[in-house]
Amino acid sequence: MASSSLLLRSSPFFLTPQQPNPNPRPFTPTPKSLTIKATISSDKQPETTPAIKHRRPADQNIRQEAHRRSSDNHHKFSAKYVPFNADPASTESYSLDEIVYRSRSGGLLDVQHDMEALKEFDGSYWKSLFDSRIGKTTWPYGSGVWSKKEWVLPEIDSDDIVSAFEGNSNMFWAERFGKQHLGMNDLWVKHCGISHTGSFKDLGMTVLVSQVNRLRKMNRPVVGVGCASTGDTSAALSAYCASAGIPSIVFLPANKISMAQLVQPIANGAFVLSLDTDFDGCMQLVREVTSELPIYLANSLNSLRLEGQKTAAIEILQQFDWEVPDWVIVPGGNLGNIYAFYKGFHMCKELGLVDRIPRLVCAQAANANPLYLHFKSGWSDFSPMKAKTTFASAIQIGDPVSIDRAVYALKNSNGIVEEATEEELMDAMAQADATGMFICPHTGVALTALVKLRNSGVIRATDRTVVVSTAHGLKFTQSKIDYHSKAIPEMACRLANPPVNVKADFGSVMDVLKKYLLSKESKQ
Ligand SMILES: C[S@@+](CC[C@H](N)C(=O)[O-])C[C@H]1O[C@@H](n2cnc3c(N)ncnc32)[C@H](O)[C@@H]1O
Ligand SMILES: C[S@@+](CC[C@H](N)C(=O)[O-])C[C@H]1O[C@@H](n2cnc3c(N)ncnc32)[C@H](O)[C@@H]1O
Ligand SMILES: Cc1ncc(COP(=O)(O)O)c(C=O)c1O
Repeated sequence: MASSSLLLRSSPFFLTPQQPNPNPRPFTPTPKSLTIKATISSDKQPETTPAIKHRRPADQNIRQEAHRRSSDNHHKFSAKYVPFNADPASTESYSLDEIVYRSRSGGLLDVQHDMEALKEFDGSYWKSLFDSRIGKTTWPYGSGVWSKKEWVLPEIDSDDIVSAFEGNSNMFWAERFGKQHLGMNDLWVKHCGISHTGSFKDLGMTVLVSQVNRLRKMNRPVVGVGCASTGDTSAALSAYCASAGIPSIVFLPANKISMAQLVQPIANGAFVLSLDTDFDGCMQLVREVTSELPIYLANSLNSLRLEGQKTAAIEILQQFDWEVPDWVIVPGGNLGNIYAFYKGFHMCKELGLVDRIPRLVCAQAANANPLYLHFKSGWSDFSPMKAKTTFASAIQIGDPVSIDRAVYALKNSNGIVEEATEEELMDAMAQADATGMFICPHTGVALTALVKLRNSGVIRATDRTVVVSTAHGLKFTQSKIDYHSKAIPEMACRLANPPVNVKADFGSVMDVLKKYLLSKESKQ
């Protein structure tokens, strides 16, 4: 890191437990013009906190401690709901404390931050602030989402936050996959699925459930929280709700999600409805139900979720020391996440942390590809479809709620949409796994998009490229078992690596091992 602002060390945004706030007055940000900056040389780190052991009083927990110490509730950052991509003349807006999912005209909403207030600090201020919080233990800033609290939910009290230390996920250098299969040296996989419930959904759910927690404390009519899900959303919702003691209700398409996904809401005590329909059918039902009952809607139609998900984009930049990758490839289903990535990158550009944004690629399963067909038609006509079965079951969606958001994100990032057949995505997953990953089929879809764009020369060998992995491979073991047992009809499963059944005696074991070693030697 080249330099860092000393302003940071006295920032009331971030006080370590070892540094009690010397000045607990309400905080007023120092305008850019008034900040006195000093730089420190790269070999000198900011002073580390003294080795004095601080303990909070025995009758306090870490929330109460954060609450007592916080001064960030008095700043002037704020956010509100506005119609998505609204006419600049529109004055329609709603407080985040209102329960509203659609604009007056029935369109999508977006969370709009007071950008002028945020712009009172320059890009290097924000970079240093976010960098200073990575992995810290001070509630709630250790979370990758809440380390960007001012850009996410600036007005929520730290005491209301429901967090499981989400975010800060690994950016895996896909060295062998990149070099051997694509001739690339700068390929990375952002493992968003290495998280509390095993998918990127945790990033958005911590924000939504925290806001619900706040609403319930304000005695707003929220008896429970509900969602339709292809598996991962219900897992995240039920875990965050359970940890806050909030009832959750999940609408799942029967027999269309993996066992590992289904068991999560069951174990977390959600009220689980297994419905004889697909995701789109569940989505329709949950929308009707939440308009009649005091159940808060947790699907990504609700733009609060995207505020948390956008932090993965900020994290990607942070993990490259604020250098911008050339490409970011995201698997898409209901299409909230592709917009969340766009929003995170765009905000970093607008607030001066970086000077450009990456080109975005949205990758769809060919069996559930309404966005791909829309893109291929030159964005002319969009038709929802009946999605067919895909191993990438979490993106088996034919009528994506966030279609307008996705089109906006792709048009404004010079983006591309690609698709993957079942065989392509399963082969890509197996090939990646054989280079040390253990990815989910959705990441197989994203890798297929990369392979196709690399083969056509659109993505160059030297381009820095990030593939977003959206869920943990352990949630999708059945698809891997089927592939490696060659049990998938009409699929060659050419990279299958089944276990060898061998008699438990020395001679038989030696025979198979010699054969194996010879086959390896001949490949060297
Ligand atoms: C044990 S507390 C730190 C000690 C605390 N300052 C105290 O007063 O005792 C820190 C741990 O809480 C957990 N944690 C969960 N969510 C967190 C968040 N949003 N921010 C910080 N820590 C979080 C993390 O595992 C983290 O390592
Ligand atoms: C993307 S690299 C930083 C870019 C790097 N300075 C470069 O050469 O462009 C940093 C990320 O790599 C990942 N990483 C994986 N293994 C790592 C390791 N052993 N040491 C450091 N970073 C590692 C982490 O997720 C980390 O956030
Ligand atoms: C593992 C996984 N990947 C990708 C997606 C797609 O995200 P989005 O629906 O926001 O496009 C989902 C959820 O739908 C998911 O669970």
